Amino acid sequence: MSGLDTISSFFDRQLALLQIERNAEIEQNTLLLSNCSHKLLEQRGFALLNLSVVNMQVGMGGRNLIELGRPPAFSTDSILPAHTFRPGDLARIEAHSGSSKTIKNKKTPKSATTSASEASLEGVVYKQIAKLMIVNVLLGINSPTKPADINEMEFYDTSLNESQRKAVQFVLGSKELACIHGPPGTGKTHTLLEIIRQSLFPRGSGLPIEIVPAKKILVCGASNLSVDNILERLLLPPLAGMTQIRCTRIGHPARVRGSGSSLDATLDAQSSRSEQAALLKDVQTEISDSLLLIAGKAKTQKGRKPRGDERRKLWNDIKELRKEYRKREKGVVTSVLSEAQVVLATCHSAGGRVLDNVDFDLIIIDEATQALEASCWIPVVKGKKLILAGDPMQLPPTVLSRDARFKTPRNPKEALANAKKSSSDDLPIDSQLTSDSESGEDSQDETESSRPQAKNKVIALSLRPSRSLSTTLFKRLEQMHGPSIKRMLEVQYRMHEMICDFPSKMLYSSRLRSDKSVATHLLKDLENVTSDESEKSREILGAPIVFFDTSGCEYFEKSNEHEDEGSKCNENEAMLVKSWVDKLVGAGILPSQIAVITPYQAQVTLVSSILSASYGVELEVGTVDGMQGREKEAIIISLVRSNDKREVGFLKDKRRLNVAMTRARRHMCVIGDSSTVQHGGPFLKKWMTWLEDKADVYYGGLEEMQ
Ligand SMILES: Nc1ncnc2c1ncn2[C@@H]1O[C@H](COP(=O)(O)OP(=O)(O)OP(=O)(O)O)[C@@H](O)[C@H]1O
Repeated sequence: MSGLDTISSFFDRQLALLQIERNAEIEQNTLLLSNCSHKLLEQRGFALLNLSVVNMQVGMGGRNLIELGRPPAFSTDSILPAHTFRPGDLARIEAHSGSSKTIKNKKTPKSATTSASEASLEGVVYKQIAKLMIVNVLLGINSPTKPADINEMEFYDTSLNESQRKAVQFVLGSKELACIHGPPGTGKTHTLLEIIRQSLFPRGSGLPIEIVPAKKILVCGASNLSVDNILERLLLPPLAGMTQIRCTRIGHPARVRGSGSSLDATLDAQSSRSEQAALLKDVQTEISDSLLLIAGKAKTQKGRKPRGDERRKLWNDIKELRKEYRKREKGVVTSVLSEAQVVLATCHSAGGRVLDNVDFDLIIIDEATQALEASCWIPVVKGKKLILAGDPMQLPPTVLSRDARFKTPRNPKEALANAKKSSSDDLPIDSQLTSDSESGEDSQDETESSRPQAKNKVIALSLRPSRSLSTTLFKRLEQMHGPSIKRMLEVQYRMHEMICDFPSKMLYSSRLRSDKSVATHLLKDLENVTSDESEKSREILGAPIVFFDTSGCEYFEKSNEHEDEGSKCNENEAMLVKSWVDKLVGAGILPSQIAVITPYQAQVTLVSSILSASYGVELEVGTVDGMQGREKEAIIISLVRSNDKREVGFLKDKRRLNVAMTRARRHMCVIGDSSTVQHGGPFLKKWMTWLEDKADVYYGGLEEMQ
């Protein structure tokens, strides 16, 4: 055979084989469509039953665009079951006992461009509008769909621990909603990064058909800090098997923190580098030139300042140019955003005009337990699936309003009385900045019902108005749908195991474990600490927990009434703080490795004034609330409250205490009056007992410290 004959017979054989394959596929589908019941077709993902027309309009190229949905009249569940319909698939819509069903031709779901025939319509799947599904789940109209089981997954980040891997698999298999509960130092961001990678490029053999790669992800956070933390890590060189993810950061460049590459990823920077940016600049120059002419700072062709009609014409030109500018600017933004695989913004700035009409396959909200529910809804309505990450056992968003907790009035008279009461309440400032409750013991009753709901019940059964703005979406969803919607990360990479012990037992059902890289680390293991220290220094550097109990010392708190109404300070405790800081620094710890935290702003001011002369700004002093999300090698906690009335105020909030006691990596020193503090409820009482038992306990008398 000649060379040409060989090539020709190769292609003939390929064509023949393709034809055989096509016939086999047609045969298989015909058999499936003719032999199977509609129900079975739906179970196999080839049909969707009980649909009806939700909307009809003319789409691109004059084609009919029919939107199909599943109305409550036809089904208790408006969420479509798992199916294989994808945009671009051929599909047929058939009338079927009063409603329509969509069959794969093979294929079809919600919106299809169609060509009509009498008994049925055939067309092409245009897109799946799935946002409604999340909204229904968030409002309790539907329960979340049972997540697909994923067992075989290849992770890009091979360092993930077991609970992080399970969380990634759970999130990927979830259809509308999943929550990641990340206690302190458990690698939430680590986990979210893998979720982003796997959502864009799912990796693993035999992943379920429900796992459709996301094309566009919106990552939001309650603060710029959390968003930039994720951005910085997404911009690092990709892990093996991954390509660099294309990211765009929305928001004012002045608020973007981090390296040059973070700034380069802002929408502003990317827009200015785009090809169309030059055209935009031309229009901008024309506007500036015309404005100079009008202002008489440049000469017209006639060599004088424009007047009358000339001036009016210039203004009209500027108006037109501005219009043109806005149009081109929109074009630039649209083109930059169309390139992005991950868009990052705070929840609030996700509501900006630039993201109008941009749809996302996945919305991720980090620090969701620190965001108001209302601000979470801004990104939520832009996506088909929602991932919330946070820790409901830490502080919720700060709510300033005095009537932060709303009790449903039983009648108009009671409503009026409530309103009057809230306006006459004279709460101290610290307790006005309430994070939901004084006690923190009643976090279970934040919504008016916390019962997990039965499947597919209507809105009236599962959605309850929140009593307080500090009830977060994360918490409300957990209460409404039960713990099955979340996975907890169980290994922490921050604290010595002794420091982790109490919060783990009390707040995380003993499930929070310490990674071996941190479980036994102490101050003495720090590189900057030399080994030839005195015996006293060795004692300090070898202790993970120290407790100065000032009980009986009569170191009473003071109200700093002039500066900050109602805020408390404790001068003797402040002196004890200074003394312990001196000892730590004397033993070789750097001031930048230490932080002092306290619940009261007045104590922050006092301690800062005492320490700043010796240690400057390197040694941080702050409120507990301000330290959330941060860590230091050594933390000193000044509890402040010491009084005869045994009042502990908002120290009671166990979420605030949790934040305080989980900031230290190697050393936590607590200074407080156990005889007052232990009366602040069961949590504080148990903490005091635990400290007595586990810490190196010192009598808090100042003379002992010399
Ligand atoms: N699987 C892991 N293996 C090793 N180290 C890890 C792992 N996961 C997280 N870490 C480490 O734990 C620390 C906290 O991780 P990350 O910043 O992702 O946590 P986070 O939960 O977002 O933090 P925070 O508790 O402050 O909210 C980091 O130093 C990170 O390198």
